[in-house]
Amino acid sequence: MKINRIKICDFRNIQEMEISLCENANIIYGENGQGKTNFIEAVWLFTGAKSFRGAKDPQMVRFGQEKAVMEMEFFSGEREQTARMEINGKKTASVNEIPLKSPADLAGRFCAVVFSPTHLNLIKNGPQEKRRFIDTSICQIKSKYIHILNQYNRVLNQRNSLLKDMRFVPALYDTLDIWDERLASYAAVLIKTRATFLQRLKPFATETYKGISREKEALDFMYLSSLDCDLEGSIPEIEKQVYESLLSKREEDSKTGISNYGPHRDDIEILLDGKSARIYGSQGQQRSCVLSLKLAECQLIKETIGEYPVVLLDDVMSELDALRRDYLLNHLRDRQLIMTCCDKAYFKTLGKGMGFKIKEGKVISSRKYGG
Ligand SMILES: Nc1ncnc2c1ncn2[C@@H]1O[C@H](COP(=O)(O)OP(=O)(O)OP(=O)(O)O)[C@@H](O)[C@H]1O
Repeated sequence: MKINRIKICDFRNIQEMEISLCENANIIYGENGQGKTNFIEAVWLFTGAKSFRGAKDPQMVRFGQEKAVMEMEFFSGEREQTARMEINGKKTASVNEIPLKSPADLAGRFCAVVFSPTHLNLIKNGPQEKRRFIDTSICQIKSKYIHILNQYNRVLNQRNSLLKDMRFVPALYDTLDIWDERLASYAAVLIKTRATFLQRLKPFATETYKGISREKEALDFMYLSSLDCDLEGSIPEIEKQVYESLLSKREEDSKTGISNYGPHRDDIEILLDGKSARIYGSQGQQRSCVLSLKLAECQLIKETIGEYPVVLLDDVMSELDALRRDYLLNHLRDRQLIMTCCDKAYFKTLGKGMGFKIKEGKVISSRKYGG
């Protein structure tokens, strides 16, 4: 997967920018607050996922403007494709000039992996970040997943409203069953897909961790469901177990007025030599775990779609020590990389590429380096 050219208009502080990227390393550099992360965020939106900064659509339109428009030319396999996205209240997208039903349908057409300082704290930050990591990764390789996730969240919100209303209208209790059945059917798909994804990710991640840690400790991880279910089971089996588990926890949910169990509360346990990396791991070990997961994500996408995703590194270099920095860059040489940083110090380590200096949302200079 390679981006040729991208044009961005009225996206955050970027009024108008058009960049032709090279197929190796592209370094976007400049002082703080100039629009480097905004650029990465715009590229990321073409994966069909939401902003990796958790921004709502209207927040991404340039202040005082009505809409943001982005256009991208990219190669998927041998085929050149164009994608267009508009944020005008909400997002709309088209590929090769054919409108998509939903911008989420971009998932799987353009693939990227993003790595930002928030990811470095993935292990410390608790289950929500880990769920977001796994969900965005799966969306890249399973285009239907995002729709299941949206359906699950919709049913979950309805169930939560019902649980609240039940406190005032106890007769509503009888309708809970319908929502539990629906919730169980979506939850089973999410749980099974997430658990299977982690199993597929594991060999790549453990191998990478061995490389980074020079075989000092062994990485392992597993999906922790908040509901009682057998992750090895089939989706119908899990659905039945999830429904029964929801039933057994109904009283607690009714008392608290919220759904306390389900994929929205699940976690990923990350272990080093069998012990929790969150509780016992040093900062360096935790970061090595995250690097391993991110590099494994690239490998798994390659295994699934037959080519590497575009790698987006937002300001992570300054957060890593020399050992981990070198490891990361050495393992990203054969794919398109877009990386932001404040200075040009990394040009030397990256071999061949292009540098783009950004100021106030504009490219003020660009140059080739290396090669
Ligand atoms: N909707 C918006 N409209 C206009 N400007 C915006 C909008 N949203 C954010 N900005 C501006 O974008 C700038 C931040 O850009 P960005 O996060 O890309 O910085 P950066 O170059 O990555 O900086 P750093 O190196 O500090 O991370 C800020 O000046 C902010 O005010």
